[in-house]
This record gives sequence, structure tokens and C-alpha cells, in this order.
Amino acid sequence: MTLRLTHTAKTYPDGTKALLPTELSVCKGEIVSLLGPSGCGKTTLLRIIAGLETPDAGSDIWFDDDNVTALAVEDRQVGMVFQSYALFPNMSVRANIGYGLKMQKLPKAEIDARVTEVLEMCQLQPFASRAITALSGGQRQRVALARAIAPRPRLLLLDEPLSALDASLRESLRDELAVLLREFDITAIFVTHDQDEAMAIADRVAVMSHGRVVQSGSPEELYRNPTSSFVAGFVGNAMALSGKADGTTLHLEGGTLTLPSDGAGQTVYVRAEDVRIEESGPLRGKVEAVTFLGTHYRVVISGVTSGAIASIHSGQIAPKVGDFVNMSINPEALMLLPTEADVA
Ligand SMILES: Nc1ncnc2c1ncn2[C@@H]1O[C@H](COP(=O)(O)OP(=O)(O)OP(=O)(O)O)[C@@H](O)[C@H]1O
Repeated sequence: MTLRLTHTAKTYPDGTKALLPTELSVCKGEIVSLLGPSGCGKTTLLRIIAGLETPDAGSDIWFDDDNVTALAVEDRQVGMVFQSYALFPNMSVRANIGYGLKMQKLPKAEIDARVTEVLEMCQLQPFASRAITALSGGQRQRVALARAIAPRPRLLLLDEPLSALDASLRESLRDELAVLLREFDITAIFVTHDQDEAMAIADRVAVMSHGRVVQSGSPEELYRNPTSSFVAGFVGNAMALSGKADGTTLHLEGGTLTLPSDGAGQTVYVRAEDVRIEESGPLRGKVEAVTFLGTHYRVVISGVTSGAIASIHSGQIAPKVGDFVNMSINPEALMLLPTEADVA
């Protein structure tokens, strides 16, 4: 199913403009993540699509060629998965998954067949007869996913489905979810404030800020070509290099850099993985902190720009706190963004 939102906005009764007029299209089978900080309007947008929230007048929501703007939630055929699972604790896994199908009054044989099918897809067969209370958080979330998918919804909506899980489980379930959603071949929208999660799961990420979609693109596009400082900072933690640009030369507190193009009126950003500690580098600064992260060290360095900058250092030996180090940054790794976009 193709989803299309035109001029869709939401003003809550107290006057809060949670969503400014938004255009969004999601292709058939596409997995789109709504990514943004707390309060930017992700959940509001998801709830409008589900039919749980009424949008402002002038908004239009299309499921293929059907205008569903005025359609009640139960008539939209959407599947939903929430952070809180929302499962029936006293029912078995099988009964939870079959619940929606029973409500649809499908014949028992068909319910059994469909439940067996999703149990298999979600690798839940061994737990089919267990009560929900006897499952781990990760297993419960898989049941929630299986239950949402069993009625074959037109659209699957997921609101921070992994937030309640601990870090390691979250990561493994994240990869599992990315595979499962593609196996289901369903159009899906996934809300998260975690950029790694959005990048791992989605085909396309719509980054939101203050009730607006500020940029939408593939994870690679957003990472490599952010169009605002907000996106550069939120996706991949780009750091601003505050200095004085003179044509293609950037003068910083700790040295000079060559820019890929004229830096007038632009703010220059760089990512920690592009700051290389090497003796011949043109920048110099003082090591303030060193953190060992298994595959690499994260080295925080002062004296290069007004704030500290970080370097991802993958060598076997890391510099020590208090050392002075030289650094280099390839001109291609520098991102120049209009300074006025800081307000995004
Ligand atoms: N019922 C409501 N009445 C008034 N304002 C609301 C209501 N629900 C949400 N808001 C406000 O609308 C804005 C967007 O909220 P929303 O829940 O959509 O954000 P979010 O991006 O999903 O945040 P989070 O990640 O914290 O869930 C926030 O400023 C929030 O306080």
C-alpha cells in the first residue's frame, strides 16, 4: 500500500502546534522511520496516520486511492506495535496473536493457519502455548509484532517498539526487526529517537524537528549530505568547527584547514571518524579525555575550535590525557552548511 499525506497538521486544543503542515509519501513496501528528538511530533504524526488523532482541517491522508482522513481507526486496517507491548497477559501467545482475527470473525481453521504462519515467521513456535507473563521482553515484543501482522494490515505502524528493552537485546531485536519487516513485505512507519535504530531498520528516514519533517532520505543520504546543521548534528553527531573562512581556507584556533569550496556564510562540520590523529596533521590540540570502546578509542581534544572535538582513533595505542596531538581532516570530509540553518 502507498501512503500519502498532504498538508497534514495538528494543533492540540490547548494551542500546541505539534505538527506543522506536512507532506509525506511512503511507497508500497517501503519502511520509513520518523526520527527526531523528544517532542518534535513523531508520535502525533503516527497517531494521525493510525486514526487515533484527528488532524486539522485541510489535512488529507490517502491509503492508495482511498481518502481515509475521516475513517475511524478500526476501519483503516492498520497494525500497531507500541513500546508497551499492550498484550493480554493472561492469554497464551497463540491466543494473543489470534485475537484480532477472532474479532474479524474469521473461520477457526483460517485463524489457526494464519497464527501458525506468523508464529513461524517470528520464530515463536516454541512459545505458542506459553502465557505472556512467562516471556522475556524481547519475546513479548515479537508476539506484539506477530499479533499486529496476523490480520494482514494495509500498513504497519511501530512506535518506539524497542525502547523498553535493554541495550544488547535492543540491538539484536533491531536487526531481527529489519529482516522481518522485509519478509512481511509490508509498508511500515517506525517512530524512534535513536538514529542507529532508524538507520538499521529503515529504507528511508524522515528527520523531524519542531513539528516539521526537515529532511527525508536514505540513511546514507542523510549521513553524507545533510542539508541543515540540525540533521548533521542529529544524524551522526557532526561537530561544528568555528573559525574564520577565507575563501577555501578555514582558520581555526588550532591550525588551518582546506575547505572543499568557498566557506563564506557557511558553518563547517566534521564527524569524529574523519578527524585523524597523525603526526603530520595541520591541526594541533590537547587531549582532554580518552575512552576505550572495544573497536576504537574516542579521543576528546581541546584547543582546535571553540568547543572540544572528538576523534575516533582505531590504532592499538591511544594518546594520553594531557598529550598534545596533531590531526588532519580530508577536505572531502568537511560539510559546509548555511549558517542560518542553525535554527532548524
Ligand atoms: N494531547 C496533547 N495536548 C497538548 N499537547 C500535546 C498533546 N500530545 C502531545 N502534545 C505536544 O505536542 C508536541 C509533540 O508531541 P509528540 O508526542 O508527538 O512528540 P514526540 O516526538 O513523539 O515525542 P516523544 O519522543 O517524547 O514521544 C509536544 O510538544 C507535546 O508536548
